[in-house]
Amino acid sequence: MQTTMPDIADTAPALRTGKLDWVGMGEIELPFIFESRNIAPVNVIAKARAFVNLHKEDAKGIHMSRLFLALDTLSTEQQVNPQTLAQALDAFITSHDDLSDQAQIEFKFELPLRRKSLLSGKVGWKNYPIHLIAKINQGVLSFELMIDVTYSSTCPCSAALARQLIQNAFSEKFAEQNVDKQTVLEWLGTTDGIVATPHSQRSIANVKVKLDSQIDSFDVVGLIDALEAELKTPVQAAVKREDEQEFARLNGQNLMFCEDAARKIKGLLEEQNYADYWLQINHYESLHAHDAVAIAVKGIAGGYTA
Ligand SMILES: Nc1nc2c(ncn2[C@@H]2O[C@H](COP(=O)(O)OP(=O)(O)OP(=O)(O)O)[C@@H](O)[C@H]2O)c(=O)[nH]1
Repeated sequence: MQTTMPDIADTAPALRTGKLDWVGMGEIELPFIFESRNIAPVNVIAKARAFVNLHKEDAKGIHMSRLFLALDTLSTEQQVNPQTLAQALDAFITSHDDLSDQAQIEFKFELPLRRKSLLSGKVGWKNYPIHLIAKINQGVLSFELMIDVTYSSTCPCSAALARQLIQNAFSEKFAEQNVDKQTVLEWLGTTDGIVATPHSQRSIANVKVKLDSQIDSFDVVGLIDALEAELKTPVQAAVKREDEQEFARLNGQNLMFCEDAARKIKGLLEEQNYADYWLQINHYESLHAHDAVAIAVKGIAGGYTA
């Protein structure tokens, strides 16, 4: 005998009535194929969050399974790009006809990219943490992209102090007026010659940009390339000695405080005309046990706040 299952989402009274901003699911494990400009579609495993608003005050709840299954379609039958995300958001809304008029999907995943060494021509994998958010609000789409770029920052203050120690050591070692070039050259190649080195630290730029809602494709690699080119000292994948030496030169020629890195990235994002942006620079200090942090936003009305 077939029995009808109770469906309390439709029949039970809400314990208490009222609108809710977002209702849905978090920490959904979701493999999918991600599409972005200038790379082949790539398999990633994301942690997803899926939400709709609940604007019907007396409804018991939303239909979680409908969101979950729409995400499953995205994962198994489609590739993730702006169009398919828009379709999934549309499915969220149409399956919650009288309950919701806003929806959002968030994905956090690591994007593995082949990155070239500085000089030797070797190539290796580097993973970039990506956070992608797609929203629809009464028919209006919006996309946000967050990327973390890891780089090395050498302290300009420490570099100046180290240079002074090197000058002092030179002055002490070569008191006479005329010094022999070969002797100085050899001395410079010793730890007595370069008596001090500045400290550098592994640093991370967290960058969030608001994308144009009309975009036909994501361009994650374009943004990563631009950020790394601006910072000039991104951490490397494959490294031979010639690459390491070039990295040392790049560090020496691009000394930066967290303020310098923040202003560089701010300038880049201004040039690239993003509708809005937020950035946080984190220098994980080797001089201190605490971090140096700088934050900046575009500063538009109703936009991101610092
Ligand atoms: N709304 C809601 N559902 C929850 C929650 N926690 C678990 N669920 C379960 O999510 C499941 C899916 O709900 P629905 O999408 O309404 O499932 P369904 O009634 O089989 O699907 P439809 O026939 O499409 O409505 C139900 O079994 C709920 O019990 C919660 O906090 N809120």
